[in-house]
Amino acid sequence: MQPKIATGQDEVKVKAELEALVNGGWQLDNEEIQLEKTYHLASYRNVKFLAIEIMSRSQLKNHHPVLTSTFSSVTVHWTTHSPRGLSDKDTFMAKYCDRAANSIGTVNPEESKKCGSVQSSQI
Ligand SMILES: C[C@H](O)[C@H](O)[C@H]1CNC2=NC(N)=NC(=O)C2=N1
Repeated sequence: MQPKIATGQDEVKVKAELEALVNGGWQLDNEEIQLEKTYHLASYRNVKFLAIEIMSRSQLKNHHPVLTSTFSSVTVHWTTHSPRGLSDKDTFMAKYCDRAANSIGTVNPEESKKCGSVQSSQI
């Protein structure tokens, strides 16, 4: 693992945090400059809760994710644009995403509902 750490960061600290995040299911992209994770959720209601939770915290932190949602999943990407690279803001927000997802509750991908098999009570 050779992640690109943003200039001015505590490299040892950020690299250690990245290693822990990767062990916890986060992935680095090919350039090793971006963190990515997909959470699978039991309902669209929980997709919405998790997205709102992440967006609210990122607004407070002024550090914004690329966030994609489906009927049963939320995918989050973190990187820092200036100075370019991974920073402690990315690791902070990635850890926050894990805490939020844990408190809402995630499911295995095969347990998540597919769009089309929805019951009205789950909308
Ligand atoms: C000026 C402002 O602080 C910056 O543009 C912020 C806003 N949100 C951001 N979000 C993310 N993910 N990376 C950044 O580098 C970043 N920069």
